[in-house]
Amino acid sequence: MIQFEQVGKRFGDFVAVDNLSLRLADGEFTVLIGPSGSGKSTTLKMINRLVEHDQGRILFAGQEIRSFREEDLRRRMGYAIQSIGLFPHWTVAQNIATVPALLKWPKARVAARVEELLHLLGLPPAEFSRRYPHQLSGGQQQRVGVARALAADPEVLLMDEPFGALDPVTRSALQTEIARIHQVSGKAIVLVTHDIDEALLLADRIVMLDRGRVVQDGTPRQILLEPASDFVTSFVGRSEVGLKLLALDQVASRMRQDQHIEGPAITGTATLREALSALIANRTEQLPVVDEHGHTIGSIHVADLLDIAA
Ligand SMILES: Nc1ncnc2c1ncn2[C@@H]1O[C@H](COP(=O)(O)OP(=O)(O)OP(=O)(O)O)[C@@H](O)[C@H]1O
Repeated sequence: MIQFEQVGKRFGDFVAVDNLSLRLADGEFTVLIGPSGSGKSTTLKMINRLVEHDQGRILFAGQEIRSFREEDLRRRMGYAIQSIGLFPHWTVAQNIATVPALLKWPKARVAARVEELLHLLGLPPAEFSRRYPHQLSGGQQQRVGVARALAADPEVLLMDEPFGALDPVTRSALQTEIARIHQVSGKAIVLVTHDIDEALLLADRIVMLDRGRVVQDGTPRQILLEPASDFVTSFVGRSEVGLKLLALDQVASRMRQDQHIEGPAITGTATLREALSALIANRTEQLPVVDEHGHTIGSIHVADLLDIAA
């Protein structure tokens, strides 16, 4: 879907991106991660030509991105950024409708799409569609930014720290939403963050950058279990690898289906890390596991968590 072939970008004498080769597959959730100044945003912006690369080739759907008209390219790629960039004198509905309106969709189709997206992002239309950006909280503004990026059903969603500067609760709710949107839409998403937990939670694939170069490109499990260098190990947080591995899997994947026990329960969709926490908090070695209706579906034991690195 998107392919970088030995791509480079300089700002004056400074090399921001150096000889980058990457292939991002259809439907894949890719997270670009690395310290400040490592070239993440520059890499992302080269995809929709907000920044022009000056070496190598970038292909989208098999064609060099320079062969597209910029506006055609950008309409096929949703773009959401931390600073949001909503139009202040437009209502929420008008903001979300920006690209559909440019594409001259019929009014009824635009209205239906805006309503659908407001529902999808947990903003009831009756309450929110006529508000202006200054009448929204930061988290609500970010949701509108994501809805706007999704509006014209783009083939790719590019997101630059879309959940930055949010409180942990709102951030976690938006992360869950974007994971769900990815699951139901099957769209390719490229997200920039410097938060390793966000990367591990969302990514099919993590591309870690340092000083404009890829230092590792792999699944969350590979990044945790087979770090390519000390840089990767320390970025991941050396002492927390076990807990981060536990956070990658759900309780249902490890539970004992045949055993039904009594006690405070945990849901099958909780992570194994949450299960460990619940086991400790309840001072027990095993917990019943329930489905979303509260029906017992099995049990999870401390021992089930120990072979997670296998
Ligand atoms: N327009 C520009 N002119 C000059 N230098 C730039 C420009 N844009 C980016 N840079 C430099 O290129 C390097 C990479 O920047 P980039 O924004 O891609 O980093 P980043 O990994 O996204 O960082 P952060 O996490 O801080 O946003 C930085 O050192 C930055 O100062």
